[in-house]
Amino acid sequence: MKPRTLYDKIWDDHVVDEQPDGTCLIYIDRHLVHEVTSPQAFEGLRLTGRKVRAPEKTLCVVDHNVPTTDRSKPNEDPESAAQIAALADNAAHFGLEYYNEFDKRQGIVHVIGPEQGFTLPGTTIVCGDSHTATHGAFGALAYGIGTSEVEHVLATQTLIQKKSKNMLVRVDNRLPPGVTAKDIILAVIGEIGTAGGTGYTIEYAGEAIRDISVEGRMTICNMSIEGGARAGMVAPDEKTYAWLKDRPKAPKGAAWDQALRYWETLRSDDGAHFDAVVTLDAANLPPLVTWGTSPEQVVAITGRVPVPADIADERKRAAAEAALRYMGLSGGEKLTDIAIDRVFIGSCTNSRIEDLRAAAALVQGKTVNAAVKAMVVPGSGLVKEQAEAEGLDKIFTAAGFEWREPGCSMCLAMNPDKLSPGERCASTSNRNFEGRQGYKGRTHLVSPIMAAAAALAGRFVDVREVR
Ligand SMILES: CC(C)[C@H](C(=O)O)[C@@H](O)C(=O)O
Ligand code: SF4
Repeated sequence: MKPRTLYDKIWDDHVVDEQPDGTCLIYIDRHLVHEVTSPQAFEGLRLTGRKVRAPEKTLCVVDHNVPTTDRSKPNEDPESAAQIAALADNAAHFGLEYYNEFDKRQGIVHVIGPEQGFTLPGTTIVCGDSHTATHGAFGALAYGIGTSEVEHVLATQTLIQKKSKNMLVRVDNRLPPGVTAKDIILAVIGEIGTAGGTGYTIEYAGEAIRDISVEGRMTICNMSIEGGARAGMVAPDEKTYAWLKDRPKAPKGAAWDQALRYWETLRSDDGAHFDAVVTLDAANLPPLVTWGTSPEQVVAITGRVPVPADIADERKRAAAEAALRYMGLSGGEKLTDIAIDRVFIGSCTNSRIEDLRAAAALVQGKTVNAAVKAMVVPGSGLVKEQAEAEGLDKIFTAAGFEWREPGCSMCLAMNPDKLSPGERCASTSNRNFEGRQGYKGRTHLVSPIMAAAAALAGRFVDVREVR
């Protein structure tokens, strides 16, 4: 048999039908549902009198709209309250498992899927959410889909797809201290650009990927979509299995052993064909910060904001000029001279326990700069509980951070957590588009330890120099 990539293998195992033009029907093993992209899908089922085909393969949670403050108080935004109520009603009507805003298992959809062991190697996973790529960190094929596709999956447990091309991102050597998985993916996007992955499924491999934690792999896969890719994935290994073992929905006993035998086949064969290969040297990577309004507009913390006149490519120069205007920067300033107003540690990119541990270790015994308002938003109720058991909440609050309830929060301005116009934020999230964190808000994407270090200093600092 021809050598195949990890993606080829999972794809082949899920094709139900293939048309002569390459359009396929693929089987979907897992469907995650949140409040924003599901209302019309459920409405469609109701209007045509259809049921959910496989309720046990569907898991619902609220995350985008929920306030991250005391939830026993009424939700003041009628639109988000209505969406939350609609999901509760739809889950009950269609007989689906649902984690509401009071459930300890509630959290960001891409945090809770793995946490519950709902996300498993070799599965196809979809969600009406672009960052579904996160789940690829377990060697799953995970796609973000649109609302009409959500309806299709609910009704049929299948999805219409064309196979994409294979891209290998090989990250050689190991990360130095102070440099994280977030810096790897920012570097990849800086290199290939936001359209570089268009038409591809990316497999991340190499020594650095093997060496980092499962959480770090999730951070990397999460942002594949910001590099334009359809999905991102990492071959499962001992770390993956140890991470998933005994999770509530992971297979148990003999079923686990059987699953493991299959999972161990999930790696790209020697000689498998990749249509594109990108390599990166982790050992030489510095901490990175985005300076503009696209995740590809990224620079080393030791560097300066680019001067548009120095950019040869006309399109990139125009984009830089517009971005600098929006960001209130003139170009040429040192990154470490940029003062910040807000810090957000959270989102499906960086709100897992490891992220919070790393940030807490850095802020322990120190104080948030008086000019900065900083918050930590755990990715799920279980992450929050774990962090509190370890005393991380106390470390953050003693330093002056706010400690919140789980949800998407200030990753996107769909709930009360927003930047005010002109505010500048060091954020561990994944998107820095205009208005993403609030009207006229200014977002700089960084790793959790870089965000924590910025909170203390009131400006960006090189976390490698923080003692
Ligand atoms: C609301 C949802 C559709 C959206 C997405 O798909 O990505 C959100 O999660 C985001 O990050 O912008
Ligand atoms: S945390 Fe942000 S990126 Fe992730 S699903 Fe929520 S809004 Fe989207």
